[in-house]
Amino acid sequence: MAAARPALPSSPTSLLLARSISAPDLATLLVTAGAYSLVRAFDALTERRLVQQSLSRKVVHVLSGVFFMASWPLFSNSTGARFFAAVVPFLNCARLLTYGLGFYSDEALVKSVTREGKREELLRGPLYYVIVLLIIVLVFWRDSPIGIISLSMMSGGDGFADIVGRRFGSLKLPFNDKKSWVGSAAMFISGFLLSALMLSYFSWLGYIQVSWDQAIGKLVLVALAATAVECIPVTDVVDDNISVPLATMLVAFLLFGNTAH
Ligand SMILES: C/C(=C\COP(=O)(O)O)CCC[C@H](C)CCC[C@H](C)CCCC(C)C
Ligand SMILES: Nc1ccn([C@@H]2O[C@H](COP(=O)(O)OP(=O)(O)O)[C@@H](O)[C@H]2O)c(=O)n1
Repeated sequence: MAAARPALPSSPTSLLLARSISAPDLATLLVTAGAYSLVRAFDALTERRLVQQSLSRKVVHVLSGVFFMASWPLFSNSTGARFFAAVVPFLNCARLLTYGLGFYSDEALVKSVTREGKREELLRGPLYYVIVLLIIVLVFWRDSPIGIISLSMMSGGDGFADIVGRRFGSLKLPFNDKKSWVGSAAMFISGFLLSALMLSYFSWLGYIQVSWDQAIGKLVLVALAATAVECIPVTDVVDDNISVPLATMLVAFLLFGNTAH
């Protein structure tokens, strides 16, 4: 059952704007602008050396997924709303391909979302990330816990694993010297908490119903599975931005099905 879409503000300007473009177009425009602004903001912070480039990348990694998911209620209740939402990751896919392949240059984008400042990096982690966003919106959208949990694990879990592990992860994993116990713990805790938070958010808005007496235990198992996949040494073969959401989708599907009970 879908909740009533929050009404647009009733000021004359916003009513005029709302009349000139339909609500789904307005949401698409707003969220697309938000994505562009997020990258630009971290470019400015990196440029001014207020944020390290490696931290900038990870914060953009966390915030873009979380803010994108949080924006989903802005889109209408129409059956086609997910396609309007999908325009945002689609445009960012095109952007990453355009600049990653060198057709045009965008130093701001490269500096805020790559490790070493090379445009080719846009075609790996960032591109996989945005493709996964596109798939989650089209396949699962806001009325399935699977997409919500998968996006939470990829953006929040994997993001904080890096942020915390890079800074405090001196004690490495015995089977993967590139990853640490602290980083994996951060992955589990942040992925679990963000998933629970976002499930509450969409449940509160009426898009899903959650039976917390069962959901908490299932969420622990999903977070454990995602953490296990993130820490095994397959990053050279499969990027975390592919392996973590795929593993989460599988386990969440097995445990939750398509409802959050
Ligand atoms: C830096 C990113 C991924 C790299 O991950 P990793 O390899 O370090 O693990 C994220 C790239 C984000 C992309 C440039 C912009 C995506 C925007 C998103 C589709 C919509 C966000 C909207 C919201 C309102 C800010
Ligand atoms: N479980 C983890 C994950 C990352 N990390 C730290 O974060 C750094 C980057 O992690 P990563 O290779 O997963 O980064 P991305 O591939 O997600 O960009 C690692 O080199 C570690 O220093 C960690 O200590 N423990």
